[in-house]
Amino acid sequence: MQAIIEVSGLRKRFGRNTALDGMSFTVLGGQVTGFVGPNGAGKSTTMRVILGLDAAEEGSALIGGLPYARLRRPLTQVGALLDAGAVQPGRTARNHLLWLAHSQGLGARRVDEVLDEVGLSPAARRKAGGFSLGMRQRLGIAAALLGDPPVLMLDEPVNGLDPEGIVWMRGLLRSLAAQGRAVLVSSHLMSEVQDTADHLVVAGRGRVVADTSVADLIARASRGRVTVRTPARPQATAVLTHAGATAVAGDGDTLTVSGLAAERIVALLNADAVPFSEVAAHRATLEAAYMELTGDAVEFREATR
Ligand SMILES: Nc1ncnc2c1ncn2[C@@H]1O[C@H](COP(=O)(O)OP(=O)(O)OP(=O)(O)O)[C@@H](O)[C@H]1O
Repeated sequence: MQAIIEVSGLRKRFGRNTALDGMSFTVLGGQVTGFVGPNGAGKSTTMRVILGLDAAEEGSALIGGLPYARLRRPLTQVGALLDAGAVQPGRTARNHLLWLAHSQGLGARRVDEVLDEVGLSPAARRKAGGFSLGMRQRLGIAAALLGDPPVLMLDEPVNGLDPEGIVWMRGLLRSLAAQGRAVLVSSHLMSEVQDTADHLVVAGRGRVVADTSVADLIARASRGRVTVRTPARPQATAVLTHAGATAVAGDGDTLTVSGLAAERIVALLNADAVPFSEVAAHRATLEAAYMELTGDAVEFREATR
């Protein structure tokens, strides 16, 4: 099966609340795709629709070209971690996985392999009810990996993990993508996915507000803004606006200039002998770029409360 998720024009309402409003994106194999957006953006609902747990009113969600309901032995096609709490507390980790494995014609050897892969072998015979959230996350990942699927979907997988667990999770996701799998990872925090994801799908208000590489998102947010530090702000402003730029006074002796490249600004200031100590192309942080993209969606939610 091809490692790909295709989501197209999903719409879904819960009562008067629009959860999905034309959600569309594609998740390709061989990379980690971060699915980010503020709380309520529709990430979990999208994942539930992809897995056939919720029905959309419009649109389609395909895994390897087929809707979930038409997948044969689904565990071998897609692995998912949605709610790490969803285990029978009285069952041991190993029995939980054995039960899942048997339902899909998989053997005990595979269960022991995945327990090892997620570092749970020492706790394999302990009851899952006594597990920490981090251990439950690992058990959830083990379940997702059981059928060795080409597509993986993980909802907030680092939730509850300690720093060591987070590093482990990042490494695991990267290695799964390196094996050619399509890996979709959601988070409401950009900081949780920015070091792991190759590609970003940014959601807000039930739709995609950006579908981009990490590098392009930073470039887009910082486009055309240059910080100029000068003891002669009025003079610099006059020269630069005359050349067609917009200059806004910032902190101290800085100007934020848009509409001209840094090299051109230097040339213009030099030509008119305007003193300056620094001309720096603005480089937005990924967090700032994310806030800029999703700010509307957050405000919208606050306003409707
Ligand atoms: N079962 C439900 N019943 C009613 N409303 C729901 C239900 N599930 C989701 N919603 C609503 O749909 C919208 C999208 O929610 P969803 O959980 O998909 O967002 P999310 O991006 O995953 O957010 P979070 O990061 O908080 O999980 C929200 O407004 C939410 O309140």
